[in-house]
This record gives sequence, structure tokens and C-alpha cells, in this order.
Amino acid sequence: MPVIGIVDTTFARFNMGKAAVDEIQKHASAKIIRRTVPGIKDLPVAAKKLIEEEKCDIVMALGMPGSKDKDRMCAHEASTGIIRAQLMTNTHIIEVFVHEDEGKDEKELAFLMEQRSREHALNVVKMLFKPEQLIKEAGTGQRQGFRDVGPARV
Ligand SMILES: Cc1nc2c(=O)[nH]c(=O)nc-2n(C[C@H](O)[C@H](O)[C@H](O)CO)c1C
Repeated sequence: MPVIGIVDTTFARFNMGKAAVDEIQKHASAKIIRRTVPGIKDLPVAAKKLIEEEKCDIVMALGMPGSKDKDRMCAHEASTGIIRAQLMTNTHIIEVFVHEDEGKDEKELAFLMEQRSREHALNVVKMLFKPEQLIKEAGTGQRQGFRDVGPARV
């Protein structure tokens, strides 16, 4: 049975890991191993440990960069770390970040954090179990959270 790792943060203002686990369980049979770390800069090593020590086939790294400049810098550093962890382990780590200022208010922020977590969880299920479905969706302007934008019109 495939093993999916989920790592999220306490800094985030919505329980992103819970939404991702719930969505995966609705659509696939997989062992899920969940971890929570303080913030996004702690995600890369947590994901790498899930891959190397817990034998996860794929990992979701979920977090919320804040709205200050130092948070944006932090997000860039965390992303770089996540990419390095992917290259070091030759394993996908699907980064699910929702910037705190993407939502116009708290309600929209919570909506976006839940939807993006769930839609990327579906991507993970497709990557593991139905890769041909992703090929069908190539170039279709999919977005996670807000509405899909569709293909460019010619
Ligand atoms: C400035 C800052 N901003 C964020 C953020 O926007 N989002 C987040 O999840 N975590 C932030 N952190 C915390 C770091 O990611 C990390 O948890 C600490 O530096 C401890 O390693 C920090 C320190």
C-alpha cells in the first residue's frame, strides 16, 4: 500500500493537514503519516524524514506564509529547502502554501486554505494512482483554491 506523508504547521491559521488527510481518505486507500511542525522553514527536513525514515512515496508540505516582508523571505527560503529535499530524495514533495494576504478577509482565507489543501490532495492521489488523468488535464489552466482559469483562447 502506498504511503503518503503529510506535514503542516502550527503557524498556519487553518488546519491544512486535516483537510488534506480527509480528502485523501475519501478518494484512495493509502497509509497516511502525519507530522506537524512550528513553521514553514521546518517543513523541508520534516518531509525528508518522512521519505527517508518512514518510506513515504510522496509528501504534502502545507503552510501559510504571513503577510510581512520577512514572511515572504521565509517562504522563499522554505520553498528552496523543499526543492532541495525533493532532489536529495528523488521524491515529490507537493508544496501547498497559501499566503495570508491571498484572502480578502478571514473567511476567504479559511476557504482558500481548505480548498487548496483538498485540491492538492487530489493531485497527490492522481500522481500516485491515476497519472494518466493528470496527462488529460495538461494545459487546462487548473488552479488550486480559487476557480480554474481554463486554457488560453486562440
Ligand atoms: C518570519 C517567519 N515567518 C513565518 C511564516 O510566515 N510562516 C511560517 O509558517 N513560519 C514562519 N516563521 C517560522 C519559521 O518557519 C520556523 O518555524 C522557525 O524559524 C523555527 O525553525 C518565521 C520565523
